[in-house]
Amino acid sequence: MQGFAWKRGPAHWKEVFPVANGDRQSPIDIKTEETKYDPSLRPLNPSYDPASAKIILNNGHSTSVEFDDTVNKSVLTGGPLSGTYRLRQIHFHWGSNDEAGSEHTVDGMKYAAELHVVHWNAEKYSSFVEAASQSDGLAVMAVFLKIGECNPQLNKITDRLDTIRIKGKKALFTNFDPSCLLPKSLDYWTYFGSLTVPPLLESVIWIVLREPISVCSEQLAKFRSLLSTAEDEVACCLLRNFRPPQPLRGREVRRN
Ligand SMILES: C[C@H](CNC(=O)c1ccc(S(N)(=O)=O)cc1)Cn1ccc2ccccc21
Ligand SMILES: [Zn+2]
Repeated sequence: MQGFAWKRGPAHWKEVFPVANGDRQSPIDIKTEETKYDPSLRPLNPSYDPASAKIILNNGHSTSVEFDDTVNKSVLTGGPLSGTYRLRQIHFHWGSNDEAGSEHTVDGMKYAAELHVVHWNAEKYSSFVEAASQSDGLAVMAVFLKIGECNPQLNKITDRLDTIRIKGKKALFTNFDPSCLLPKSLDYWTYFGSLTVPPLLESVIWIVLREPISVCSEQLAKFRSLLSTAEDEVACCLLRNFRPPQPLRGREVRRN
């Protein structure tokens, strides 16, 4: 898997994944003045069952909580979506300091980190991997993490990171409803984009929440203490894992 370390960073991904230069790549800078109000956009309707949560994992380029996506127990409907999208995993992106870390930016402003809540179109496709190669296959809800007060809900995740420091490590993690990490307002921007890490597939309907949640420096430091290396490798901290904004290529960003 292509990593973020300097020799295989985002600038080199196009050598292995030519779609990196495609016309619906993510993330993007959201120029708020150019977003278009769309009255047909409906309210977002996340409906998650805490029992769906299964494990917390360090996959070497982020930490994720994986959910049971064999049934329609935890789903996202509404917003720009037609049909039911099933929750697959959540994960985070962060930087080496508090001044940068988000993937999407707003009028050029970077947040300290970004949460991605990943769903796939279980109405039309039979698996995540199949959906990941379809233009309407995935729906990812992005939540900005703004430096400020420590976030007690986030502690449910950061308090477990010391048990999965090494790449490939996983631990049981259940009874967790990711709605606890969503802001009060579910107002959003939406646009057609891609995965932000290889294979950069152009299969994502992005739903970026306008209101950030808070995170404090101590919590971010715990993410940075994760290792991007496995047991038998020289330890290397996962200091940053955000892809910079990509060209809009004429795409429209709508808002509800
Ligand atoms: C995509 C899948 C692994 N990647 C992801 O699941 C994923 C999910 C969300 C994001 S983000 N940051 O955009 O929210 C990024 C990656 C495996 N997989 C499926 C097909 C496939 C083909 C080649 C290699 C791996 C492949
Ligand atoms: Zn992501």
